[in-house]
Amino acid sequence: MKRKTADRCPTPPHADHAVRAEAPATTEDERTEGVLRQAARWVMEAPAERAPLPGGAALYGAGWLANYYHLPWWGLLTVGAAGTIVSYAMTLNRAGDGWRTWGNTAAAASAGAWLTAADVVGPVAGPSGLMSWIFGGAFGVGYGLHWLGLSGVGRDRRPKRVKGETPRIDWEAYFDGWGMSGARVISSAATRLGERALISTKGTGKRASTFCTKAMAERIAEDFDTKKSRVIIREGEVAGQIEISVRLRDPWAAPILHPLLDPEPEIELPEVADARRPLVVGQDPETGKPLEFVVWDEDGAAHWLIVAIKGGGKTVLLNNVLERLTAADNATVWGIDVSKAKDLRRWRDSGALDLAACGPAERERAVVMLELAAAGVGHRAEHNTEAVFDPRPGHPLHVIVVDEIDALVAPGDALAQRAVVALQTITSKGRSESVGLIIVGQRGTAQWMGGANIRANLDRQALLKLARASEANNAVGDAAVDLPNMAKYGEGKPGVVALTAAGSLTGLGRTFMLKELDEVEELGTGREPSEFEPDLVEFWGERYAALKAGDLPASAPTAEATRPAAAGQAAPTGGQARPHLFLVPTPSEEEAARVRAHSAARWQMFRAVQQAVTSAVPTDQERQILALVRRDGGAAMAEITEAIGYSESQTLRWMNDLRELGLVELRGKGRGARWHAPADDAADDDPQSRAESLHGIAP
Ligand SMILES: Nc1ncnc2c1ncn2[C@@H]1O[C@H](COP(=O)(O)OP(=O)(O)OP(=O)(O)O)[C@@H](O)[C@H]1O
Repeated sequence: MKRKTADRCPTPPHADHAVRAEAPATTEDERTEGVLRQAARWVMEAPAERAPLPGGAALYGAGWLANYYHLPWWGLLTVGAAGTIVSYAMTLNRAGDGWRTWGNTAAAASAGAWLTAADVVGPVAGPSGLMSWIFGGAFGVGYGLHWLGLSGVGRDRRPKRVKGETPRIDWEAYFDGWGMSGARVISSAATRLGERALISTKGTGKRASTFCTKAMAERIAEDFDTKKSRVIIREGEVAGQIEISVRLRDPWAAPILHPLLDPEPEIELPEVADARRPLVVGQDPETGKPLEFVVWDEDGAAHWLIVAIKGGGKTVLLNNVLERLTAADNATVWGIDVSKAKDLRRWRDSGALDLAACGPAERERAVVMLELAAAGVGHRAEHNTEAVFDPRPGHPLHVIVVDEIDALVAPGDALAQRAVVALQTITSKGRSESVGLIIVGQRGTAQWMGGANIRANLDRQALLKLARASEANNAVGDAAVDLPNMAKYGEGKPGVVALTAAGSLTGLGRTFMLKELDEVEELGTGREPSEFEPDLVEFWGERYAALKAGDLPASAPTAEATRPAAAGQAAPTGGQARPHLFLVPTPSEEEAARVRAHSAARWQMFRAVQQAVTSAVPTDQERQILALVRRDGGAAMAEITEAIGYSESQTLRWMNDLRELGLVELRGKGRGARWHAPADDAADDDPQSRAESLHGIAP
């Protein structure tokens, strides 16, 4: 048994004072206090409904007191009138013109009338205390009307089925409970999963944005007995409006079959796609709208980043994109996945891709492909007379897809560096030349995809299931607005995706289910990539031909192998002499003729690559700048400007170009800032040899 404090008393016997210690008087107090507290809690649970009851009792008592103390009647009348006016103004402001305002005003006026009358004639004046009966009756009627208004009798609060399957929600009946008294429904419509309403919040006296909170979504979800994530509140396009969408059915219950595998597809996909139009890769289960993945628009090719945690549905999204791209007659796809590449191998085997590099063994091939694509950007830039390269059959949008990007760049070795340089060129210059890129990874950090320069130029992002909401910011940047929390939005289901462009949401939905490898191969079979334009094929020459033939054209694994000084010897690669396409040691007659025949094209390619790699800085100025920044202590902007003799703005543009290439860096802030060579500068100050070592070509 638990010991009482009194039991520990030093002065026995304890029996007496132990009993006294639990004085029954306090129990009585406690009980009263408990009752009062309970009553208060009961009122506070539903104040709008219950507070008028103790209020009515207090008002009745106040009538007695007024009479007892003979308060001046004119004083009470004045207070009553003022209270009525204030009450009218306040509720009009909060709830607008309606039953609430007139009800409150009538209640305030009646209260004033009762107090004055009770004061003058007494609260029980008239036969059988008529005054009190009048008070009771009026209060009963008033409270009854108030209660009816609150509970929305005559309006159905639950979604009711109007015709067929369409649920209808009486939104306005909920507004008081949601703290939105005075709001008004502008329009509402049934969705495939529930209902959506556009609401004007102007009458609430609060800003629309204050309603777009998690707490609000939770409150609404409570009323519909649904998950928080199925209530979406967004600010409307116009200030003072919000859009609330409630999903009453599970949006992710069933996967959406791929239309080409579904005998009765809801969305029809054209047999021959047009890469200039958005590609349909899924559907929004709520609206039924197709989920559109843009690979090209009037500005040129898109550069995508697809991010999701493992098992988030990246490969399935990519399969959808590849399915549409390979169905297009104006697009040509190169696929790279130097990890397991299970799906990509099937696409390759189907013959629908122009080139592919699958698995870790083909990492070098992948890099050569990227370098060729980067060189192609330069070639198109030089020869394309249109402002934006317009894709058509035989003159295609060139899309390079890199799944598992980190497997390509994370090792940080020479191959990774070459890949990064090529990716930088493609992302920074490929857009208007219609050379697109789709990078797929598990994270959206710059590190994950080979550097901030690449990430900064990826203009579109697809976010699937993420580990944390903040991961979206890594991919999209801090500018991200109105994105759903992709860690929660899909309720843990794979394939749920948010598509963004320039930080805003452009599509939300679920990808079509396309994961069976046999189905992938079957879809790809019989599809042929569009041919590239002949001048590009000629420009790429042997390297492209070798890649097409499945050979790995020798690239430039070491700088010596490509330096003119080394041109007399075979280039050793991996301990094994491999014929070098451009630096053939002792060429046979036939080979020499072939090399000569292509020398013009190689020169062109070299120039294009050099341009792509060095950006716009002229060689002489670049050498001067690099010499300056390599001095101890670097160089201030003014010194550089003066040394090269160009305007400050031109110099600054060039410095930024060089910084993007990792050749210079700015240390310090403001006036004290100085340009330096990067800490791990490889002293490769010659743009020409840099291009050679990066691209394995020499004039
Ligand atoms: N749209 C979808 N509808 C239904 N289920 C899907 C959808 N997309 C993906 N899934 C399911 O999720 C699984 C994982 O998808 P997927 O292989 O595309 O993920 P991933 O992100 O590529 O994973 P990993 O990083 O492991 O390669 C699929 O096998 C499939 O069962």
